[in-house]
Amino acid sequence: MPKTITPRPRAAAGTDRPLASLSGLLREWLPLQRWFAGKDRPVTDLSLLSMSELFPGCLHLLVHASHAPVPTPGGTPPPGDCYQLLLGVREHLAPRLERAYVGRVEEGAFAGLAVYDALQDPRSAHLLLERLRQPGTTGPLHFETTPGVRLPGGLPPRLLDAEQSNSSIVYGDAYILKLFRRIQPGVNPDLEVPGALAAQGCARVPAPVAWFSTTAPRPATLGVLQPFLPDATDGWTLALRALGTGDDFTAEAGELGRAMAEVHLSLAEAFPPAGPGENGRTAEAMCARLDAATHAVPALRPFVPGLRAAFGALATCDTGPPAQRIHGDLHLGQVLRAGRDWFVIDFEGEPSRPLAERRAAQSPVRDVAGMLRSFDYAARQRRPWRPEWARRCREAFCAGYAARAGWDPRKKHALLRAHETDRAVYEVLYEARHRPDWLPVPMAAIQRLAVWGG
Ligand SMILES: Nc1ncnc2c1ncn2[C@@H]1O[C@H](COP(=O)(O)OP(=O)(O)O)[C@@H](O)[C@H]1O
Ligand SMILES: O=P(O)(O)O[C@H]1O[C@H](CO)[C@@H](O[C@H]2O[C@H](CO)[C@@H](O)[C@H](O)[C@H]2O)[C@H](O)[C@H]1O
Repeated sequence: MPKTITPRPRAAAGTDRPLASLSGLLREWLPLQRWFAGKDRPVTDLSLLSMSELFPGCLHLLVHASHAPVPTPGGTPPPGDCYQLLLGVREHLAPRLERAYVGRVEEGAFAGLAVYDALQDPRSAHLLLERLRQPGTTGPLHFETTPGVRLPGGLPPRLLDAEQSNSSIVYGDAYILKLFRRIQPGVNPDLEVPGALAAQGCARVPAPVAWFSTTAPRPATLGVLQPFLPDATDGWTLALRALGTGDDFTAEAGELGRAMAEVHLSLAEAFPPAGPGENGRTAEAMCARLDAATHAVPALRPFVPGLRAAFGALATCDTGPPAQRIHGDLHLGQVLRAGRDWFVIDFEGEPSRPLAERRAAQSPVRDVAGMLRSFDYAARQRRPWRPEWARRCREAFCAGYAARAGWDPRKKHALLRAHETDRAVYEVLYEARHRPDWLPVPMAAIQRLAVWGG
């Protein structure tokens, strides 16, 4: 059983306000973080799963945020999530760390100390790299480097302030460390997959050079260091730039299709496919996800019959490329262009899915669908929106993909449509939870996909 940090709060002397405990402070701070996954449900409890002193004044914590169970069709969602935190604790906080401030603890082991997000402190970020440079163990934490890699010291850290599901620190434009925030037991695919692809000689994916993991309460990957591509721009930025200037993006989209097919071929070599995809079971899973999403976002309700028809058509088609390991959450923000080359990052899969599901073999069409949805997202960022732009990018991407993969996604109409539909349903849920202003983007696709032939 996890140990709860908060002793029952007592009132501060002379006031009705309870004394601030560490868990009380974190309960307020956690839901405000971009990477917090449970924004749509209040946190009912916060318990400590593990805590170790990474270096003096810096604590490594795994905490479990519980939510009240919400019954949904197809099961009750997990009652909470585990998060990784790096907290600085000190008596006085320097003004430069004001933005990182979590609060001052008034009771328990840390009473009287100011607590802050240590990742925003360059000194802690520096010490973290130092720790990664020396393989070994600190309490339940294990630090490892790829054999033969010698990491330089003294690289200046810079915390990325991108809208992310995790937190990343760039060191001297040479390396990037991704700290996973929401932790699930097991090896994280963002370590497993790039490592396996590197072993295949696939140069499209930056290979891990160091990583760290925990054994408590259960084994899990916590962070991965990989080479940083300093002159790279992500596909989303490039696409919006092209849309803004009226530039054509089909050459880039075609090259991206070729690059993605190469990555899929390497993935199939690294993780040999288990057998033909089972479209019937995939369709069932899609229907179950639609039911859960409709429960959470009732605006989907009028479109359910049309969306189900798209999944039904998948259940009856018997052809398709074999299921294999895929990227799992492919979109324009997950591809980087450096010079004329496309690179692919972030193999974690869709963050809200269980790890076992994300590591399972799936149809490569799912990744193709993810990227096609992304062209649609980009085209809808400007008014008037540019369906023609998205259509040309789709064509070019699929043609590039077909040229390398040996099969053409455009000829798998029912498969592609079902995966695009499933992806749009995921996006509706994602936007409702994280960016309600963006909800009309996937909802427009839902409206189109719910009409057969649309
Ligand atoms: N190897 C890399 N080289 C350059 N930039 C990178 C690299 N890896 C990630 N980035 C940048 O960091 C951002 C976040 O990385 P990502 O792995 O997608 O994190 P998250 O899972 O938190 O979304 C990317 O959008 C990209 O701009
Ligand atoms: O944080 P991740 O990159 O792992 O992915 C999550 O966040 C993405 C948004 O940042 C989200 O992508 C959706 O929005 C994109 C534009 O911001 C668009 O290009 C994608 O097509 C669209 O799915 C992604 O779904 C989510 O998993």
